[in-house]
Amino acid sequence: MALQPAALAEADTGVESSGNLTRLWVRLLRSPMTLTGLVILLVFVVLAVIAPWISPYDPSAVSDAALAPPSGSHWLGTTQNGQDILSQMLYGARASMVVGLGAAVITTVLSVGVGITAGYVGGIGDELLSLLANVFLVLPGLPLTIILAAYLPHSGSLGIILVITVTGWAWGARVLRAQTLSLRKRDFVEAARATGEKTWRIILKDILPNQMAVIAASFLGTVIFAILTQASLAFLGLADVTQWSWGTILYWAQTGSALLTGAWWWFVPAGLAIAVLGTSLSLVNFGIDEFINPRLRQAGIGTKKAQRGQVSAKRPRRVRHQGPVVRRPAATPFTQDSTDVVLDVRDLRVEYVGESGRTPAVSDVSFTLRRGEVLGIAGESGSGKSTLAYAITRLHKPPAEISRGEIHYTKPDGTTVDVLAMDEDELRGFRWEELSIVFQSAMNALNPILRIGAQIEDVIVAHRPKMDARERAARVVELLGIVGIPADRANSYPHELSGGMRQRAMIAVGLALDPEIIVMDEPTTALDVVIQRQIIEKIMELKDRLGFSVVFITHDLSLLIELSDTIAVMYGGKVVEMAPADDFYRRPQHPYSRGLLGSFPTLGGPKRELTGIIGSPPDLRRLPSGCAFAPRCPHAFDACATQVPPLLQVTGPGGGTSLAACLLHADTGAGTPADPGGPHPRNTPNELATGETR
Ligand SMILES: Nc1ncnc2c1ncn2[C@@H]1O[C@H](COP(=O)(O)OP(=O)(O)OP(=O)(O)O)[C@@H](O)[C@H]1O
Repeated sequence: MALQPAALAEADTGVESSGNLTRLWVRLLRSPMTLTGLVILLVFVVLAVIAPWISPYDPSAVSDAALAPPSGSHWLGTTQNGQDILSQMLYGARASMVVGLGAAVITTVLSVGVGITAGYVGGIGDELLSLLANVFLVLPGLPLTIILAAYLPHSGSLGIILVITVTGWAWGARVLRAQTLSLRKRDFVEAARATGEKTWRIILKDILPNQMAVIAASFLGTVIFAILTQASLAFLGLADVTQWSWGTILYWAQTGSALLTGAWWWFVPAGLAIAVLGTSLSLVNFGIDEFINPRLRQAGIGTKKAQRGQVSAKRPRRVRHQGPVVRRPAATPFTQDSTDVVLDVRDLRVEYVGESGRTPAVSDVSFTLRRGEVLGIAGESGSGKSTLAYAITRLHKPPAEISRGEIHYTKPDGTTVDVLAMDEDELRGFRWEELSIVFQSAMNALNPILRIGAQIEDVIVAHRPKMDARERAARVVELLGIVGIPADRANSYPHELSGGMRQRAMIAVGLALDPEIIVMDEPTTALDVVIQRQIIEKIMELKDRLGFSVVFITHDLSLLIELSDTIAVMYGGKVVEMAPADDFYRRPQHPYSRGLLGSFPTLGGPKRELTGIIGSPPDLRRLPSGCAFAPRCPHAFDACATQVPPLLQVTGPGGGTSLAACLLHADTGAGTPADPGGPHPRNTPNELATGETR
């Protein structure tokens, strides 16, 4: 693949390189709150580490200076045995920090492991792990802590860490499981799965980073909770009171009646140290929220700088882009007599299996997609379009089940593979390398905390692990150029892009591996018409240039007619008409197609009244016998209520060839104009076949 050194050199693809990480750290440290918190924390850690070297006295050594207030020789005063409180505080910091950090690390690892595994894996694994967490959750924490501590009084810090872990992990696991459950269903995770990323990568790159704020809060909360628990247990005499910690200082102060004798210096330093440490952890936590959430980070919410910076005179750095490198030769334009089939779907049936039975969402669907062809799928909501799209990509999930049919994919070298027989590994290769998907809503399908460049690169990493970082970066730049996004936008987060740009980014993800087929499920929904047109023009330009085939789903019939080479109309899970787009528009052969066309404004020409279709789409669980459209059809006759019409070839008098599933054509024989004097009391096939769209 040809690289573009200039573009590569100038564009940062958004992958979190070491330079970027350094920048993130610098940004984190620039927040005054975080900086204050980190400095305080660092001071405590350093004091704890160097305590043996800087303590002026042995913390347990007694002296004659009993209950001496702070002075030059004892900066924090002495206990009633003349022990130096500063030395006890320094040694105590060690025990408190070990307990706090130790308990937080173990508890967080356990919570993250159990919570994320249960939430992501689901099924029996989730049930067992959730049951375990629930058992620990219903145990009353305080009594359990006291009982466990009472049995482990001499185990020192390790005992306390154990107690805190046992009583604390379940809450975090519960929260993280709930978060994972909701993230698992998010479009960007589905999209990552669809691109063939491995489970562990999805967990590490999509699930875990999106929960970092919760994990960090839980970690820091556990540190302070552990220190407080240790202090409380020690204060109650349930810890090893011979080991110096801030808690044992409080215990001895309380036993020595420090409060009653007015020896404030005995208990205030320990209490203050706990409070200050807690505050520093909260400050760090605020900073981490901003650090993790790119929206907060860039908004700098609440900072004066952000308010001042609402208007910036600075112009963004322009990145020169030398134009895309296209690897495919320019495609041969698609023609209706092409026989180069890339996807062949035969008698496909997809059912949703529920307690009340099987719902056939797609029935007996057959079609061929030819190289370079755009197949548009039309139909009202619930007609089975998305179910069909997901089934051909094998991305359908239970309760959807392919119960019948065949799907064959033919590679450019002529080899044909059975898509339904593919195992998981083969599917991973098939999806995105051969067939990719552009999902409906780009905002949901993009990971909010990853830069656009990194998300495109993820797909490449998943499929081309051996490609080196430079080549990958060049490919990202190339793809952005192909879809018309400036290369420096690789560094942007999804929320920083307009809706149109996000959708283009999704198209870039879809194109990342040069697939032969792209399935687009309503790729421009939620975009305004101007942007919609730009995106569609881009897709068509790319299709002509790169030569892929498209399965295009949209509710917008005028758009579909404009873009598609062939249109398949679905009703009640079946294809009821399939025709070249022009024939479909000029000579629709099925009453439902006519109804659909009558519900949309024309693409040009004189104004006409929109008629619509009476009634609602059928309930797929209770499809009427015979033709599913009969109850709404203005041309229905008796046989329509009992006979299921086959999809037959129809040639209209005005020319063109369509397939239509309508008894108005069936009784006349395929390809033959209908007999006007036929058995239809209300209308004639000729009226249908000859009627140009009004
Ligand atoms: N998980 C499910 N369980 C049961 N039935 C389902 C499920 N998902 C979809 N269906 C049913 O399958 C049928 C086809 O749905 P599908 O989403 O494929 O239609 P569609 O034409 O794509 O609709 P839309 O245009 O609104 O997306 C609908 O009747 C729907 O109720």
